[in-house]
Amino acid sequence: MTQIKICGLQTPRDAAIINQSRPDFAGVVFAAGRHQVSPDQAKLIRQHVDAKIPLVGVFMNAPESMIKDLYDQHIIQIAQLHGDEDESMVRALQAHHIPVIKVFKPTDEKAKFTNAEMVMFDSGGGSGRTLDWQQIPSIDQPLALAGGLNPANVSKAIEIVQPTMVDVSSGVEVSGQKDLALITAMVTIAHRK
Ligand SMILES: O=C(O)c1ccccc1N[C@@H]1O[C@H](COP(=O)(O)O)[C@@H](O)[C@H]1O
Repeated sequence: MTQIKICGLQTPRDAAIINQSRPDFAGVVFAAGRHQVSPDQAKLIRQHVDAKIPLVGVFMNAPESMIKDLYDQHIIQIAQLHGDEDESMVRALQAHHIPVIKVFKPTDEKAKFTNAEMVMFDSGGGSGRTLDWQQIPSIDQPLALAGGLNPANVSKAIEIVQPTMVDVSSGVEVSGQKDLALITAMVTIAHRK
C-alpha cells in the first residue's frame, strides 16, 4: 500500500470530499499561490476534516513562530517545507514535536543529509509538472513523490519510484476545484499499489 496525501484544500466542501475518499493525509497551503489559505480558513478546514486524517501545512520560508502557532492551535499536525529552510529550522520544529516533510529537487544533494522525518521530491510548488521518475535518488528516510501526479500516471510513478507516499494537488482538480471522482480514483490506485 502506498500512502497518499491530497493537498490544496480550501473549503469545507473539499474537506467533505476528503472524508469520503479517505486519503492518509490532507494538506493546506500557506505559501503564496492559487491554493493559499489563511489561518482562519485552515482552522475551518481542520474542523471539517475527520480528526483521524492528519492535516499537513505547506510552507515556503514561513516564520518558525507561524508554523508553531498553527501546530499549537491543533490546525496542522505536520509541516511540509518547500522553501530554503535549513536544518536548524527542521530541528527547531521537531524539538516542538512537529514532524517535518522537507521538499527537495532530485538533484539537490542536501536531500541525503536532512533530519526530516520524510523527504519529498517535487518539481516545484504546485506547478503540476512531472519529474523524471528514473532520476529520483535513493535516500534513508521514507520518500514522498509529488509533481504532476494524476490518476492516469500515478500507477507508473509508484512502480518506478516505490515511494512511501504520493502527493497530489492539481491532478485531482476539474476547473481548479477538487473533484471527488478523481480523488477517489487516485486514493484507490495508491492504496492498491
Ligand atoms: O499548490 C500550491 O500552490 C503550492 C505553492 C507553493 C508550494 C507548494 C504548493 N503545492 C504543493 O506542490 C505539490 C505538488 O502539487 P501538484 O500535484 O503538482 O499540483 C503538492 O505538495 C502541493 O501541495
